[in-house]
Amino acid sequence: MTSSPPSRDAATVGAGPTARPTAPVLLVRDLQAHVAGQQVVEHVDLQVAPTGVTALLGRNGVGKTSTIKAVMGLIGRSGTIELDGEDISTLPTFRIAGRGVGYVPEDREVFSGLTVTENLRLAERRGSEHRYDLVYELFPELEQRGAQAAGTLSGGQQQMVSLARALLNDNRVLLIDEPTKGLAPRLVTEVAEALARAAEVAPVLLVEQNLQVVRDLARHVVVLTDGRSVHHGDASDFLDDPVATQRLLGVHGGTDPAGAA
Ligand SMILES: Nc1ncnc2c1ncn2[C@@H]1O[C@H](COP(=O)(O)OP(=O)(O)OP(=O)(O)O)[C@@H](O)[C@H]1O
Repeated sequence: MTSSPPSRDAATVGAGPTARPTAPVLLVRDLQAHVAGQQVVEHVDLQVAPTGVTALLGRNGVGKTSTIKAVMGLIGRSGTIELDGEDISTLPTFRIAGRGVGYVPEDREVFSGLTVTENLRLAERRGSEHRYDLVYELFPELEQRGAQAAGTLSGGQQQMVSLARALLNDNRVLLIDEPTKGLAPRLVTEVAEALARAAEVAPVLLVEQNLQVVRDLARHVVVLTDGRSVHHGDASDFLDDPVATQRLLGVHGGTDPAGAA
């Protein structure tokens, strides 16, 4: 099992026009965070690969949401947080969002009394290109339901609004917290497809309990226990290791029929 994150030394793999960037878009070192006077993140190291999906896994209550909130500056934190090499560890949330970190919170947090269109308008960031074409191509239903109050949408549709708000702006990385939580299996499939498309637009750090979704989408995993990152590595290798998934998540990786950790 890999216990330390890969080095960020190499900037590219290969040479010439086909070279792929490998330097992480987001680098977190020794992150600590507090909520209500309690330390909820003890020591988290993680890197978000410059393309695709990196999954942040762990049992309930180990600090996944707190880690994402700490990166966004929504809770008190210390440690190193770099976005494309720039230190953002002391910036306030609005500046972090302005640097291109898109956040899709766990409970969707749509403005229920506003229409779908108004929800999207409110998400427009000044100085960013607004990619309505992309959003409506990914989620045609949101264009059709533009005049509908967001609070009257289904859970899956509200998740689409939440994802669409992050995709609307020209973000450098997306932090997406449990997007399939509480959704029926058909909607889980729809949201997973949307996530796959989203990851083509910007790299994603994904908190996800459904290990089949992780298996389908993620290339890398970071696993937390008790506020600490304890495993970094290839997603398939981890999910194919029943001893590691049992020990760190309490389930057999991705083959659990319920798919839940
Ligand atoms: N506002 C808060 N006040 C007090 N404790 C909190 C608060 N928010 C989180 N915690 C505690 O911090 C710890 C980490 O919570 P967090 O939500 O980050 O975990 P998680 O891994 O995302 O869990 P889950 O998978 O259940 O969403 C938990 O013990 C939780 O009870």
